[in-house]
Amino acid sequence: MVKFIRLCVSAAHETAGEQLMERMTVEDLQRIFSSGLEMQEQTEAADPDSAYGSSPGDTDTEDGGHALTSSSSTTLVYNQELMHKTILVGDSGVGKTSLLVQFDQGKFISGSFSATVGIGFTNKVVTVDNMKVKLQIWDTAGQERFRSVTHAYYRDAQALLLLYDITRKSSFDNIRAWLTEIYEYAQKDVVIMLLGNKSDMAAERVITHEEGEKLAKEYGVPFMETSAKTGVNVELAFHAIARELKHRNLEQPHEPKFKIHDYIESQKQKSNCCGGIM
Ligand SMILES: Nc1nc2c(ncn2[C@@H]2O[C@H](COP(=O)(O)OP(=O)(O)OP(=O)(O)O)[C@@H](O)[C@H]2O)c(=O)[nH]1
Repeated sequence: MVKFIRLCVSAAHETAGEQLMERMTVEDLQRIFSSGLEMQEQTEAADPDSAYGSSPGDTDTEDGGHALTSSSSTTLVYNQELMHKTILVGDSGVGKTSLLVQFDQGKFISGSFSATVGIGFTNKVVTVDNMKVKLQIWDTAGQERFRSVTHAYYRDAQALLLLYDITRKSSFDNIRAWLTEIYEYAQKDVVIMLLGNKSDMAAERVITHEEGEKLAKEYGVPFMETSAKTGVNVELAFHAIARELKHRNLEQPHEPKFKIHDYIESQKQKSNCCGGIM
């Protein structure tokens, strides 16, 4: 079932798609996207679908329900029916769609670059401590002309993955502007994670790991380098987000706070030696 509209156009060639995009106004796109959202609401109870053709087993087809865990003083409840909206943002071409396809389908589609027009989503279930955490992951268009469309989606986002391309300085320099927009349009407590993508392209690297880390530290957000091509750290990024969101929804005043930075560091060390995300 198609639940939203996602259009791709070739950025390299004069295709029918490109001509279509040229004729479309932001208002046209907003109309299309809001009808997509209505469809999403109507189909919430049905099996979700993926914009990127994920396999049925990957999406949230499992039974929901309420999981119980106990602490010494309280019973903590995590509602596995909750859907956590997560958005991928960053300059055009940094690899947002590729990252989502890698996480969703475990593959990398190489070839000519097709810029995303507008926005689309994929539902994924991540298992955290034997509980199902549902992520609705939105892939946005990085091009400036669609910015006003994507801003509208920040408001009810619970997590934002902000990407730059380690081989393109401008995409790194623009991170501050992206963060300014995020702070303006998103909720105050949104989970933000900075990702330096295309880590496989070592020979073309212009932004060091340390530079990425320093910027992330300045803003107090977790950071890692990823490769949508090889899959390095892709699962970890989404798992860390899922774990943080689950903990936030369990949080009790006397519970120790989940520390996403520490979790990422411990998992990086584990995957270096033994593989697998816990
Ligand atoms: N080598 C390498 N190439 C990548 C990686 N991620 C993306 N690419 C390539 O970079 C180009 C842009 O990737 P996309 O995923 O379409 O970028 P995007 O951020 O979604 O772009 P917009 O839709 O315009 O916002 C494509 O040619 C991808 O194949 C990566 O991790 N490694």
